[in-house]
Amino acid sequence: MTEPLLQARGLVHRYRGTTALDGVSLQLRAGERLAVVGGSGSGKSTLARLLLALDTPDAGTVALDGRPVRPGSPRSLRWFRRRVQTVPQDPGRSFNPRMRVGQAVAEPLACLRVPGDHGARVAELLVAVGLEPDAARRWPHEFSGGQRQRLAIARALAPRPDVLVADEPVSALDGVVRLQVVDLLAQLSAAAGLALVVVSHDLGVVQRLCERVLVLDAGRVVEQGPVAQVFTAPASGVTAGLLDAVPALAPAPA
Ligand SMILES: Nc1ncnc2c1ncn2[C@@H]1O[C@H](COP(=O)(O)OP(=O)(O)OP(=O)(O)O)[C@@H](O)[C@H]1O
Repeated sequence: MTEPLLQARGLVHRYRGTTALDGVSLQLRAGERLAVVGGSGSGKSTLARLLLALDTPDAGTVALDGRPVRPGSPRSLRWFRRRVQTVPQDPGRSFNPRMRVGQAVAEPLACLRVPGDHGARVAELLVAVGLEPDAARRWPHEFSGGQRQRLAIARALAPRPDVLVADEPVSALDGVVRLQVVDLLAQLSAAAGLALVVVSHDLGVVQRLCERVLVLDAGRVVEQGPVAQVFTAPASGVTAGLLDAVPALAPAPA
């Protein structure tokens, strides 16, 4: 077995009176695609924020390649941000309207002081996400929601991360565009050996994109395993309830 790339151990997180996470552990291997599902308020977003080192747990640790992530200045987290990136939920709000697309996509390269030709890297990224290289000269408002999410993915990939953690990355997109962006994430992950942690309430997205799923309920992991297995024979009533809400995915009655 290879060592886990990203590992969480015993994560606890409280917001004043509420315990949002209550001892969550997970392991992610290089190139693996893990979904996090659960009902509203089960702790999915809190877990994503801790995995991204955007919040500090009250107990437990997050480690990348065995190195613990400690809260600290942006500078002290630079090593982590280069390797663990995120894609926002709402592509409409994630770009500065006064910044040209090329500069926006290159932003992490500048912030994280990644050496090299940033212009060339941006052109390469734009092509990789299915846009024209000359998109770099345009403004965010000139793009559709789906195209803006492609731009957000390009920006996240700029520093060549090993992991993307995305909280509902396609929930703001509709129908065909949603599936196109899901397929783009799957293709980029396979091509670059990029690991994904995807929070999604859409079990169709989970089924299409991820190989393993972790189910949260009231801040605890109630089940985890291969998507095909968990979705056809859920071990937890919580998972069965989530599946029942999506008739097309529900396991056949015995
Ligand atoms: N900033 C906050 N202040 C206080 N309580 C919070 C805060 N953020 C989340 N919580 C609470 O923590 C718990 C977990 O919230 P979280 O957003 O992680 O769940 P979630 O599974 O992502 O929910 P949803 O699917 O509705 O987005 C909930 O009870 C929520 O009300």
